[in-house]
Amino acid sequence: MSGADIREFSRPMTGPALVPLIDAIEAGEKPVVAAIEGMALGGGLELALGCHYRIAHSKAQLGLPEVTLGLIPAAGGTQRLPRLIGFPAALDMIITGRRVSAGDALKLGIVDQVTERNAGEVAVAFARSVVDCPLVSRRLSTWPPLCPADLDNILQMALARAWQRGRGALAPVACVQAVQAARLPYSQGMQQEQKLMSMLFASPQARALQYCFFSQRAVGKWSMPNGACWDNSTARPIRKAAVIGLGTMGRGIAVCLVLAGIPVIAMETDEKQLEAARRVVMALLEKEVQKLAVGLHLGLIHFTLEQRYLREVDLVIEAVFEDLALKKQLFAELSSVCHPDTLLCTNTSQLDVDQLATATSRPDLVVGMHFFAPANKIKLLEVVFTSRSSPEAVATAMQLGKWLGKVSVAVANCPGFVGNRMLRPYVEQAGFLLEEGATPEQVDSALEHFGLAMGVFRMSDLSGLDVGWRVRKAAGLTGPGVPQGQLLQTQQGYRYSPLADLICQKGRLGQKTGCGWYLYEGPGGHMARPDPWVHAFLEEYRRVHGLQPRSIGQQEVLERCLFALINEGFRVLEDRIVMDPVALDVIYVLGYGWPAHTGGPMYYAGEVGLPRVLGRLEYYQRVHPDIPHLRPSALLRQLVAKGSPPIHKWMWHIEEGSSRL
Ligand SMILES: CC/C=C/CC(=O)SCCNC(=O)CCNC(=O)[C@H](O)C(C)(C)COP(=O)(O)OP(=O)(O)OC[C@H]1O[C@@H](n2cnc3c(N)ncnc32)[C@H](O)[C@@H]1OP(=O)(O)O
Repeated sequence: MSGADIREFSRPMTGPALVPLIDAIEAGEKPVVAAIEGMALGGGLELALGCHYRIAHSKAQLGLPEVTLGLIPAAGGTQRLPRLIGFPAALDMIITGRRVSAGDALKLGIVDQVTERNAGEVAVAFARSVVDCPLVSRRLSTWPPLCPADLDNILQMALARAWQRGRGALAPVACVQAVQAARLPYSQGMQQEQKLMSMLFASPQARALQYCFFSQRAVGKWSMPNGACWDNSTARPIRKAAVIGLGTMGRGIAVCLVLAGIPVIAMETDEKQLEAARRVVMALLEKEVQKLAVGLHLGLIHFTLEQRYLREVDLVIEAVFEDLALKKQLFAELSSVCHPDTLLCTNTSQLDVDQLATATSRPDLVVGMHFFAPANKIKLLEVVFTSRSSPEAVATAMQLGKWLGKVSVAVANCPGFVGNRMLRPYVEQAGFLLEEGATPEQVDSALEHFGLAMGVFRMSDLSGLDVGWRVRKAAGLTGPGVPQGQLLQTQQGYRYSPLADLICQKGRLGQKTGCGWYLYEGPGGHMARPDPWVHAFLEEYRRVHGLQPRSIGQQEVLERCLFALINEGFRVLEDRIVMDPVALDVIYVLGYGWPAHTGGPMYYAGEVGLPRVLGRLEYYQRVHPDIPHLRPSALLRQLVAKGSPPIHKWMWHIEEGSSRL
């Protein structure tokens, strides 16, 4: 039982209320044994906690994931679980919403027995054996709370953790408050649980998180403009895969494949690089084996410099340096080395997948598989199809993503695909804000206060400033021979901030060099500190260019950065790069640290109100007519003109034939 039907939360509930039902079971004189197979989640686990005994199959999983839906476990979960397993363990499960295996549940004391056999049959036998035992000691609600001496301290630390994890989310904090009430008599604790649940149940955050839950499943039902879709296309089995290029991304991808049980050929062209990759990959895998306590066949991965091994694989993922000429040459080589049916995938984050496909003899079998760093941790995968990708190739990449535990989103090929395309105007605005008087830490703090996992400058330092620099050079925006504009810099007729280029020219490439927009403990350091050098550099830049710095408030930072990103999202929809706005929200929540409790950028735009987003973009465009990304998109204007329909109706308003494909 995986808990409540989440769809019911937005309509009147039917059926008996769960709390009195669980209380009645617990208070009954007949022993009730919960037999748990598969999942016992949310209300499912709460029901089991109301039973007198719990027997779980060894493959069962148990958890209280309500926090991920913006709620708390409010059918007694916050009161019974701390009584059963103690406050620290209950807080951990309830605040994170994580699932535990049957084995761990036994260790924690949640279940009484774990079996390899049919849990129902074992539970019946167990019930017969306890039929004469008194039930008094089996009713969790009557247990006195297990209050350790340092409970106040434990609760304080849990609250701090909830704030930190939540980044403005209400539910994790409410979870701690509800568990805290388990030190009271049960009936009082339940009152507090119900009060907190009522506050959350109708909250916009809960609605947004439930939207995220369904969006992450909806993107699995992908479709392409040619009518191919998830239920009319068949994925091929992947019996063996290859990863070519074992830098940071390639190593992470190889780890993902091995963890999913897929044999991997891991290839490099340089012996030194191959050995370095072998060490890192094996260390990562051994760590995972220990963490997951699973038997993993480390022999699944074969490191090599030789292309001949590529003949055996069903799919190749290329992860070499982001250089179009290099990748084209590699794709041409793969075409002749690999079996004619082998799928050729690229992990490029923004290069033209169509051009790579054209370099091969099988453009229909070429797709992008854009993983996000660290590839073995981030759950998002952009599957990029070109106008020539076959439905089978897309289905296979989508299916492989699922197999690797990712949420895969099918997107059409365009510069930057979805995520990085929407990121560009956001990063660009941040640069302009620095020119106008802000500091990196002011911009970042506004964005982090909003709930983003990391502000734009901290994120750029982490990714490496040279990544964007290379892209701008390739686009002809900077580099030798590119004329520098007057006063406010302009390139290709529009305002352009060269600040990031100037920082790179100083050798400040972010965390890896120990300095970028911030200062770090040393190369590879993680602790960002404001850097007086950057402040002086910005002041000098403004002085040279005659820019009068002004005080820039949090609201302007958010509106300029976030609304510019959202505006590009509307353009992505106009171009039909994706078939549904939920895809953009999934990409941003899972891949870019956008706060899930706001639903994602497009859902957030709907909540703020499309007329407001439009109005503020129009205002900023009047102030900055030389910034095209602030010009409101046609779709946004059209939606506002139509009375701002709900997000699931947006695509109805896109004119037929506007697809770029
Ligand atoms: C008033 C009492 C209140 C009690 C509080 C609660 O119980 S809140 C609900 C707590 N439970 C959860 O949050 C569980 C959510 N579900 C999952 O974690 C997973 O779906 C699963 C159960 C682990 C199964 O995962 P799997 O990968 O096998 O399948 P999908 O996730 O793809 O799901 C299949 C389809 O089922 C739909 N679905 C799943 N859970 C729910 C749910 N609780 N309510 C409604 N619908 C649910 C899901 O949307 C998929 O539907 P499709 O139409 O096929 O996309």
